[in-house]
Amino acid sequence: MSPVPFECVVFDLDGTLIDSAPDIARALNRTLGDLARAPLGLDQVISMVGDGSTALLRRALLATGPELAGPEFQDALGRFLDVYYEESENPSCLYPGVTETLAELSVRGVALGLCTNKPERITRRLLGFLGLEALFAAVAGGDTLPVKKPDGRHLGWVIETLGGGRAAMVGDNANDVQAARSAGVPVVAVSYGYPRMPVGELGADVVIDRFPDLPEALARLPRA
Ligand SMILES: O=C(O)COP(=O)(O)O
Ligand SMILES: [Mg+2]
Repeated sequence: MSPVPFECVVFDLDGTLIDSAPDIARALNRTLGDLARAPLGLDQVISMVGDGSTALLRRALLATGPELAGPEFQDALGRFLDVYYEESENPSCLYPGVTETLAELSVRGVALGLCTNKPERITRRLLGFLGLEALFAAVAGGDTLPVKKPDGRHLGWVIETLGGGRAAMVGDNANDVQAARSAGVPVVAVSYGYPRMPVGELGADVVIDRFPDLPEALARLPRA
């Protein structure tokens, strides 16, 4: 592996490290079923992922019937989060090469962080099941702070918790790129995730098609 010119690297989770859409779809469809609504297809769910659980459920409800508001929505959200937590017991697959590449970066002394819009409780449970928890020295979910991606302070908090220094972001959608730009750090985009727009239009510094290409991509990034 070529030298990694960053002290810390921060990762998005869904669509970057794990192909979580099938689990998310299962949880969402169980919730929709409880509300006597029709299930959504996987592609539809993928087009709704990326802005956190509240936005996800709102989009799913809008696509399947009348909007819910106030306590009705809060009740549905509470139920969705419980089901989502349960469904995270059998997590979907890590993308190929993720564990090995993260371990290699860690062995090389790079501090690793996670900045996801998924709720923190579910994120930590998933990391535990996937055996990745020990690799991440800082984890921020979508409900850890009062702000979340695309707000750069979400990413900034993770970088600060990792101890600062030269940092890079790795993600799959516009929120990741925007958070990185706001935080003033360079960004690698993966092309296999849930970008919701052509990956070339995300505005990332480098795009990779395979996670194991990350170390080489980091070496090509501009230094912040
Ligand atoms: O839960 C979401 O909406 C997406 O999560 P991500 O930030 O890990 O892609
Ligand atoms: Mg993502």
